Amino acid sequence: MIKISPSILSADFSKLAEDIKLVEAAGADMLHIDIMDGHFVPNLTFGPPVVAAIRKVTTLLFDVHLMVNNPQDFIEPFAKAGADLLTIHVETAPHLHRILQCVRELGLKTGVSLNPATPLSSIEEVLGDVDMVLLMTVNPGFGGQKFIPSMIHKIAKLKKMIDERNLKVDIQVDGGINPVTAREVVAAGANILVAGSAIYQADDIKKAICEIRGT
Ligand SMILES: O=C(CO)[C@H](O)[C@H](O)COP(=O)(O)O
Ligand SMILES: [Fe+2]
Repeated sequence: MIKISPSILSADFSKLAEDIKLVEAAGADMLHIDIMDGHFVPNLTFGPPVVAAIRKVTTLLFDVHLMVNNPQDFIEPFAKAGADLLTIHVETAPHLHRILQCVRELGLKTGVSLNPATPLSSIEEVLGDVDMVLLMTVNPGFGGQKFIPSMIHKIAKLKKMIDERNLKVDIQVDGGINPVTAREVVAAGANILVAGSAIYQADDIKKAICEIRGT
């Protein structure tokens, strides 16, 4: 079962609530919320107050992608704001096991994310402690970038690592996903697809979600 997580990075921020309801009505499975701090990535987006505000307008699962330095300082604020799944970049967390434990203790689902250049070996020892691995298929920071084709091999390698260990870990991909790249990442083993521009720039949002999901 392929799940679609529309990224509100590509929504119209002047009518965020409306744009969230649009993807909910169009069959989105969850909502991808990109948190950027202007340090780990060269862009700024939302903080906990915005997440708390949009929590009131939808029942969609909040898939929070933390692209911040010192993520340990933001776990509790985002949990309180209504995050359901919190994804931490391995590059930002020297004490990755501790921070994942902290996320779980707060009752949230745990995700770990890797930049395109970060090897899969960096998460080998925590693979049994996460619900999801997010493989970045662009360099994080901006929507609307081109999918990096060499990530297909990385997805397949991760799928093999998970299956060999008999684990149940979701593989999420993020960046440059459209109906064409969606086919390739799903064939390689991804099962949760994030898409921002391909959904929010489409004339027919429902059709775009169905095409990306392959239904
Ligand atoms: O994490 C992200 C960027 O850092 C976004 O989730 C991602 O880029 C979505 O945008 P698009 O689908 O347009 O590539
Ligand atoms: Fe993201």
